[in-house]
Amino acid sequence: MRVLASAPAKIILFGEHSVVYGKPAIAAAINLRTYVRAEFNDSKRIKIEAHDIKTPGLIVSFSENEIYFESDYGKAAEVLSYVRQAIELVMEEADANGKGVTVSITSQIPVGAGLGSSAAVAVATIGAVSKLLGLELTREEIAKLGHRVELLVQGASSGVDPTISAIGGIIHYEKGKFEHLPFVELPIVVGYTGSSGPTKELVAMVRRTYEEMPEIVEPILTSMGKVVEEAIETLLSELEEGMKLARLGRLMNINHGLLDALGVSTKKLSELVYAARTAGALGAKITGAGGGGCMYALAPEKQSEVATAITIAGGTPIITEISREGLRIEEVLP
Ligand SMILES: Nc1ncnc2c1ncn2[C@@H]1O[C@H](COP(=O)(O)OP(=O)(O)OP(=O)(O)O)[C@@H](O)[C@H]1O
Ligand SMILES: C[C@@](O)(CCO)CC(=O)[O-]
Ligand SMILES: [Mg+2]
Repeated sequence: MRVLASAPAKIILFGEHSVVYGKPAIAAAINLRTYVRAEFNDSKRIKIEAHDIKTPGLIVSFSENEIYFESDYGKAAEVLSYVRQAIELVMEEADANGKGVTVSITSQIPVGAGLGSSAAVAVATIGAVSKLLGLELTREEIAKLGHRVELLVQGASSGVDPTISAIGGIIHYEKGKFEHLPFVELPIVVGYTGSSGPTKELVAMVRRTYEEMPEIVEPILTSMGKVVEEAIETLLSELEEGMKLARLGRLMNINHGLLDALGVSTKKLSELVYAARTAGALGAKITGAGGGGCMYALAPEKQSEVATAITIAGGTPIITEISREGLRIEEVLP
């Protein structure tokens, strides 16, 4: 039997980092996907083929007649830890430890770029392997297992990323619970800096700042929570479309300033954010953990101008759409 599953990337429209401290966030699935194929193999081992990921620590040396490969196995194993934990949790749930399973991954999502590649790979893996093992899990249950994977690997996670990747659409997420917000085709442009920021390290860095200066950081997180509440009200309001987007744009700019205050922006991210605003975006902010990775802009009727401005500022624009669909079982073959 062979199962192919896929799960989408996401953008955090509002509320990254503050969501880890129990504040609300708004997240949307987007049309970039990670595909995971799972099948039984004849060994008693788990085999992972990750086709789109660089394996760190590989050293190649050669003489005239021979090539030598050495690897820092610790680093290589670490990069596969989301997939490994996802498989192990499902094998445990299905009481299937000891079975041979091969998992093969291909992905359209840039890695460590704030677009939820870790959650998408975990959710698609859980989806594919659970189906292979005959476990009937709901999307909510898969989201919860994805959250456990992130907690095991990162040490801290709000769970918003695995939830949006499993569920799809646009959600309001808060303290482990979610509700769908009305689906809207938001005119967004994502700008990729080309560098990555590991979520685990950025969340830990914010935690250290919080512990060092709680009286300063607490009000920043509270303000972020208020910005998100206001954005939820705006999305649910009867405001005319243009006014709605203008208000969301202003709230994005405030959210970006607060994220910058927490120390998760970089020079390149800020350059892309200001380039987008100058080219006519109503708002622009970091999306995801920051420290590199991506920003996004809200740019009705200005998507191509903003994309060009991002390119000129040295970034890579990604014009994408919000995706209604979360985890998808693409194919089940006998
Ligand atoms: N295609 C893939 N195959 C295997 N592992 C992957 C893949 N994509 C992502 N990962 C895992 O996810 C890690 C990156 O996750 P990280 O949380 O740091 O960034 P992100 O999820 O892309 O961004 P963010 O969490 O800010 O949205 C990689 O180092 C790797 O361990
Ligand atoms: C930075 C963070 O808030 C969002 C990453 O997309 C981490 C999390 O919520 O787990
Ligand atoms: Mg992640």
